[in-house]
Amino acid sequence: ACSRKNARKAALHPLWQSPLTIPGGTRQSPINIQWRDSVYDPFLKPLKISYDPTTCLHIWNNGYSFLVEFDDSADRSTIVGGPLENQYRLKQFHFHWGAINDWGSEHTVDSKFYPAELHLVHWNAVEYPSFEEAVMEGNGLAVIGVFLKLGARHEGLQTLVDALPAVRHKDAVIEFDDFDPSCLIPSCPDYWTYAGSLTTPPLTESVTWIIKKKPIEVDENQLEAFRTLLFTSDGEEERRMVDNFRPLQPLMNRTVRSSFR
Ligand SMILES: Cc1ccnc(S(N)(=O)=O)n1
Ligand SMILES: [Zn+2]
Repeated sequence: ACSRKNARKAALHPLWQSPLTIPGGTRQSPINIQWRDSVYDPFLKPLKISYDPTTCLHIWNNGYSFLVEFDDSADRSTIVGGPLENQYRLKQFHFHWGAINDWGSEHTVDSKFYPAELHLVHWNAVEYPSFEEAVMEGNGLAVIGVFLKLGARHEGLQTLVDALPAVRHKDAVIEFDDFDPSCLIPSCPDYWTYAGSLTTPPLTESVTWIIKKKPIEVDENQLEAFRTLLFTSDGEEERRMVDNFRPLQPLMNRTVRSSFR
């Protein structure tokens, strides 16, 4: 009984105060992508990304990450094609990163961690009336994952980095407009795709993941800027926002498909 109690306690990850694995979960994220086990699917289409920079609304610190949110009241910033059967609307994007450059991404490739990972979250507005409803459906969401690696300074990311001091604390928000997040997506069309879940609460199994094979390059100063953010609200004892990634989840009965040979 004692060991089972400890095991249960251990399963509550400090960051999310919720079970690390969802009881009964069969399609949880993130996962390790074993390149040689992925299966080329010639029927996968190219992903078509059409973002309108004027739909960008604000940046805010939600206590897990910083997110840039978009006006998703119409089909103005959308993706279609790839593994998707419908058009999906961009709702927000955010990042996950480590305290140091050796880790930080949520997905890994052949067990390699990247220092950070970008998630662009979209919802199926063809079949569902709202993001909140889509979150509960198996084909409700589509998230594009982009790995960040240490290298040259990323000019597009810098406009975001320059705004971070204004959202240092949890619940801080600032207006942010005229930003086109396609500048953060590699031009190489290659991606992996698999059926998974959200990696932060509510952890629902509603995500078609589209993980870009090529990373984008960012420099040390830009990664360090992420690490100056706080999990804590103004006035609370400061806790640096780092290591906001979920541990790897079991692949179970899933195949990762690739859009490339
Ligand atoms: C919108 C949202 C909520 C929770 N988790 C995620 S994530 N990290 O799976 O993209 N996105
Ligand atoms: Zn995420």
